[in-house]
Amino acid sequence: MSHRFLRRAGAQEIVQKLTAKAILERKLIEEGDRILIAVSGGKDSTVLAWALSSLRPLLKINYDLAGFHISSDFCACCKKSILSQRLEEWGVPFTDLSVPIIGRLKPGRKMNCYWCSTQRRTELLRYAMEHGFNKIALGHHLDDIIETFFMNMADKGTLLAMPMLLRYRKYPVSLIRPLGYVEEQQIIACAEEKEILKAACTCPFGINSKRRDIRKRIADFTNNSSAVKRRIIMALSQGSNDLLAESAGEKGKI
Ligand SMILES: Nc1ncnc2c1ncn2[C@@H]1O[C@H](COP(=O)(O)OP(=O)(O)OP(=O)(O)O)[C@@H](O)[C@H]1O
Repeated sequence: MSHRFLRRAGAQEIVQKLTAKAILERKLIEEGDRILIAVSGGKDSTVLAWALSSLRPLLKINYDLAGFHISSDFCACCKKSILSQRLEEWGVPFTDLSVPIIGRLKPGRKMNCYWCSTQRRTELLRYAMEHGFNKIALGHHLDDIIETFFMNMADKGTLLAMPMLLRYRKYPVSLIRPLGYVEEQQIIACAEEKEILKAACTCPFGINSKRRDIRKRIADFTNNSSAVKRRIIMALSQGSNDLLAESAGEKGKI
């Protein structure tokens, strides 16, 4: 896709084009797929639901969509009814499940992002398998992928990013990240245009301090340049060791 096009297009068109590019280039969606979209109520997964729904008539692939939200005992998402209404408008049926995430902690353990994401992953997989979905779509975007890559390198000494397609060996379900080519600022612009931002919900625990720190370092390193970030993504996916391709090694969060 030419950079000149991206400069001229509106935010919604940019999100659609980059999502379609990811879907086609990375074969994220195939004929007959039943896709469960994990919708947190935040801007990323809400934009994802809109993008997958609006691309349906354009991609010439038949696929089913449904939205799935997990309400927790620390955030019962006050904006849930707006979220469900939005999704229904886009032809995406919505289901909400209450999970006692803090309530499941063993005595003496403190709440943390890893625990929450593991509980979500378990519930998403269980629901998908029980209801015949073969794909789970997550709202991670290009900046999330770059941050995760640098965090894995700095904290764990591994070269691992977030794959855009992950087939589970043990389960008949794959994870897909169709916003993997879209920058967060492009998602925010699209959410503003679609008036999604007003209804978006954010985690009351905020982002963890390590992620905040790495985000700042990446902003300094790239000078927040889209071109530099796109080149990093290109570098991550080049050669025989394509870090955006399927990797059974992913233990990261959902
Ligand atoms: N409560 C939830 N219910 C369903 N899916 C969720 C929930 N929380 C997170 N997810 C899924 O996991 C992805 C990553 O979660 P994370 O908490 O990092 O969200 P985020 O970067 O703030 O994105 P968003 O703006 O969509 O919340 C989300 O984009 C969404 O697909």
